[in-house]
Amino acid sequence: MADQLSSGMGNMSLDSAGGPQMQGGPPRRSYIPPHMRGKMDAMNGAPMNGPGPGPGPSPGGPGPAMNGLNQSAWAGNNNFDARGGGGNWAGGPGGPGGPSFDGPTPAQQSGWNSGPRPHQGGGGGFNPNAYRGNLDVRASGGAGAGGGAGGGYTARGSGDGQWRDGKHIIGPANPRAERELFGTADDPSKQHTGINFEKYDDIPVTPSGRDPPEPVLSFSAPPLDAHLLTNIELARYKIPTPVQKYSIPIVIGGRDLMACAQTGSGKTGGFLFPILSQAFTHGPSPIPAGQGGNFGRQRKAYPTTLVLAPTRELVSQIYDESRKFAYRSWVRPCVVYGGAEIGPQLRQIERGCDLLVATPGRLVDLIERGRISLCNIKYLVLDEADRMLDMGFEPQIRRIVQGEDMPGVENRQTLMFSATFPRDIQMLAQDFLKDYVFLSVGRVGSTSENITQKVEYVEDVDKRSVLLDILHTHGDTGLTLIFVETKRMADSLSDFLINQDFRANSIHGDRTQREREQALSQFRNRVCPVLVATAVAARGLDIPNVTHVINYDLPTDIDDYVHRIGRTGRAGNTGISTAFFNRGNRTIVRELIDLLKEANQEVPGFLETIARESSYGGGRGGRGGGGRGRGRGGNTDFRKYGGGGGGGGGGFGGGFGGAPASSGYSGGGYGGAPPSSGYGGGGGYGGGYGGGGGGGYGNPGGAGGQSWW
Ligand SMILES: Nc1ncnc2c1ncn2[C@@H]1O[C@H](COP(=O)(O)OP(=O)(O)OP(=O)(O)O)[C@@H](O)[C@H]1O
Repeated sequence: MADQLSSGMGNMSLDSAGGPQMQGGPPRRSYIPPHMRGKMDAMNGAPMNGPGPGPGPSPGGPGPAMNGLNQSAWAGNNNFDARGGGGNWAGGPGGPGGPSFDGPTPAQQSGWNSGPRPHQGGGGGFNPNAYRGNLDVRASGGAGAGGGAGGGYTARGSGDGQWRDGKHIIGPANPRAERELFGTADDPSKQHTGINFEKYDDIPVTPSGRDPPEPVLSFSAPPLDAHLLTNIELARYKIPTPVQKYSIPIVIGGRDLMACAQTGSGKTGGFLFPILSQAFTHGPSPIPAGQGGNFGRQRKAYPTTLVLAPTRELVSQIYDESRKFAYRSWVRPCVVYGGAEIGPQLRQIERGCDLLVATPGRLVDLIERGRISLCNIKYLVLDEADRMLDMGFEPQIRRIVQGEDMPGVENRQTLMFSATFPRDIQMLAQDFLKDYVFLSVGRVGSTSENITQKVEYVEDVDKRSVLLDILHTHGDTGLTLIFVETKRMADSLSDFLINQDFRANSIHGDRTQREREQALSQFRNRVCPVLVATAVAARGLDIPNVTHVINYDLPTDIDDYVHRIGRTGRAGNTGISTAFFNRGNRTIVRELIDLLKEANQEVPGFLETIARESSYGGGRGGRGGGGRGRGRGGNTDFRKYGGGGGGGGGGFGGGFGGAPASSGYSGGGYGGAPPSSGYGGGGGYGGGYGGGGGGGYGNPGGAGGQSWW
């Protein structure tokens, strides 16, 4: 299995089926500041993102009548005939709901003690314990098991709401939870918007697909649920970012979505806001009849939203965001990822799990153990979707989405988000989407102008001394994230920096989860303001005050560069990125030049020179021919361009592949059917995906390569 994983995953997350994939490796030095020595154990002990407490939802009555509502998943485009109480789970009033819910009953206090009960829809058999007990009644089937973590209802503090008699009962405020989740106004551990936040509105947004709905201009109810607005206000968000303005009506309107927006521009809210809003408005959905017949302690969770993301750190972060925006609501987010003990995660989902954030490997593990069913999924979100669908993860994603009990594409909403979306992956994504809206905020794969990008010519032997110069110059201004290509290099460079008296640490896939969490937390807290990382930290991480990203080693894929530098310049803040470039990086020189030009950055003369050299022998097969299909038209919905002829022959080292093809993928044959939505004017799929001749795409190691992270 391990071999399979490492070969199949390329540079992907080590989090795969079976959980931890960490290869311990010899303990290594990390910087421990004098004042922290002795305190480290305490820090080490606590998981960075422990699951939050929270009772589960109820199977109880569905939401209010859905008259005139949209077709979103919550509004019932899944039609589970078998549900009681009116057939369509989203319709109808609360039915003969359960007893009134006036505080914990003895049953609640002592755990679940009602007898088995059918899973009635339509509000029948609403169970008062459902929200407040520590069992997910939908999962338990009402067995008499004592219960999850603590044997019975445990006062979890406030902050949790309920769904009762078809109404959303907001939980009481909890100042402590509020501080933890939302921070204070000047809290340095939380991201604050920067001077360029408003400039996001100047970025052109192009929605495409059938009848895309008009964007919203503000956070308002409707279309958003009033309780969500309260939480958005607590988060101090004033106006939606462009991707949010568009995604809110698209998702609430029941459409699938592929959204491409720059790093740090609020994509997480882009999916959380409409999903949570719908959940708050329409309440929990009962599981389909015939499911959930678990009795005893082995309880299964039936989440309605599944968010998949590639790394443990990222799923933890998304989970934290979910807790923020689900605060005081009936929705209970959970998180599962490999590398951490499975026991606490099991207990967490036993207590109820409506919105599950997961890495694919651990999710597969839990499905295999019979602890999670996907039969109730209404929303499937792939964050960093291009990564989730590239070679490393695609088999697992297919297994989860197509090989288990998840409703088919017609009976769920599928949402994909990333800052980069190569055309080959867009094509692959067709298998998971229906009649979707494609949204591009700016050019797909472009970088934010909030990041000042510098490229310096540095030979490998000089890198260390140039790095020291930079660190001494930029010194104490903020956090510095340094990317290298290999795990070994991450360790040796951070050791070197520690020896040079920098407070540094490293994060990569061979470190234990505890070490990874510690490294990130020390970085965030400025205990170690220099972090040397492999690509494991390239995507999604939102760490305030990262002012400088250094690509000590440039990646071989330009999209990886986009994500890496996107760790700075977020939420309208400015940042600097420095790349060390030498002839060993010439394979990305053209794409780098294009990227710099697009973002109005200076293009150093040596890059043009090396690009010219590369045109004559050697070098990658040019844009459009190079396998990732980023040629003209690569910034848009691929359905508009179809594909046309493939790009130049291209191929790594195969000479410049002629003029960039207007819309080609690399050679090879895709062979797939055109998308059902009937787009794809032009020549259909001219090119192959994963281009045999085009150098493939994605992982530096490609299939069969080592794990780079
Ligand atoms: N409407 C908003 N107003 C103010 N801040 C916001 C808003 N939406 C998101 N943010 C903040 O912007 C930051 C970046 O958001 P997020 O992490 O969702 O970006 P992203 O687009 O997913 O980035 P990446 O591509 O790196 O994953 C976060 O700190 C988030 O709290």
